[in-house]
Amino acid sequence: SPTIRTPPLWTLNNFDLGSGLGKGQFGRVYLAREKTSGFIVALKVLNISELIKNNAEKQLLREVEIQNNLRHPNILRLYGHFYDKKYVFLILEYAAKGELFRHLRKCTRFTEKRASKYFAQMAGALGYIHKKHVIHRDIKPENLLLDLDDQLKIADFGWSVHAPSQRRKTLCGTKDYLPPEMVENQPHDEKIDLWSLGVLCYELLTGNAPFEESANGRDTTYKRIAKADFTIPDHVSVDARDLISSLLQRDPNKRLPIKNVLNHPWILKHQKNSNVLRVTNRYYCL
Ligand SMILES: COCCOc1ccc2cc1OCC(=O)N(C)CCCNCc1c[nH]c3ncnc(c13)N2
Repeated sequence: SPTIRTPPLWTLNNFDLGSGLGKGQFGRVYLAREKTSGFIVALKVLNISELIKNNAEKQLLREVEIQNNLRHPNILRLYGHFYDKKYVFLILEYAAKGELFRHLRKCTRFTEKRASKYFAQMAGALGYIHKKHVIHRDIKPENLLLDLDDQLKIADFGWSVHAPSQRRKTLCGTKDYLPPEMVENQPHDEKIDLWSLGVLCYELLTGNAPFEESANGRDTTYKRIAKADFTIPDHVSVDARDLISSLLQRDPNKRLPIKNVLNHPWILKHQKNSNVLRVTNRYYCL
């Protein structure tokens, strides 16, 4: 009979807890070491009463089910999970350079070469999950992490669903990345991730989101999103401008399909000389 590998039943006693890595909507993330192997992981600790209060337990179960089946170099691995009376624990791959967001804020904006590298890794991961009919629905810099080799890792699949979906996403956190069809609560499919990819590209190159929640409040942001009303600063190259505009299309069917994103001139021109052995991943701000 085949030896069925039964996964170990993890408990908190299997881990030495390290420093906190940040606080999310339902819990904190800690650095942790598995005692017998010495393997370093990130442990996300979610408060069960918080999850229930926010009616988020189903969403978490979907997240675990989805992320359990994803294997991609730019998707943060979920190795396992366990729970006790009060908490659910997610055993995750550790991304040593933390949130992409912090590096972006430190540099104000990335060079086109650096931005296109992260963007291409993001597009590769999206192409992979779309083939599995999974849509992410929550792409934003704070959910994107960097590992020691400066590889991008998508962290939070909290909002991912199987396409197509009508589920109303309770508007928590930034609205900047919402596409028109979600602002107008229309049915949506994986093309919403293409819009968010356009917003991400804009933000990596300029340091701001194209429909930034301006001082005069949320509804102007929605109006500007609904009209796809944005301007691209002059310092952005023609190729990057073309790519952003082909993703920030009101009509989801007009957005550049993910396979064309990956062979867009802006991606290819920066990739060709990156095949040379990359000696260091150290980056300096502009
Ligand atoms: C339902 O939950 C699904 C899984 O969501 C996450 C898994 C792992 C995460 C973050 C996740 O969600 C977002 C979140 O909690 N924050 C924005 C606060 C903490 C930021 N992490 C910082 C961090 C630094 N090095 C890391 N290596 C691995 N994972 C990390 C981090 N964070």
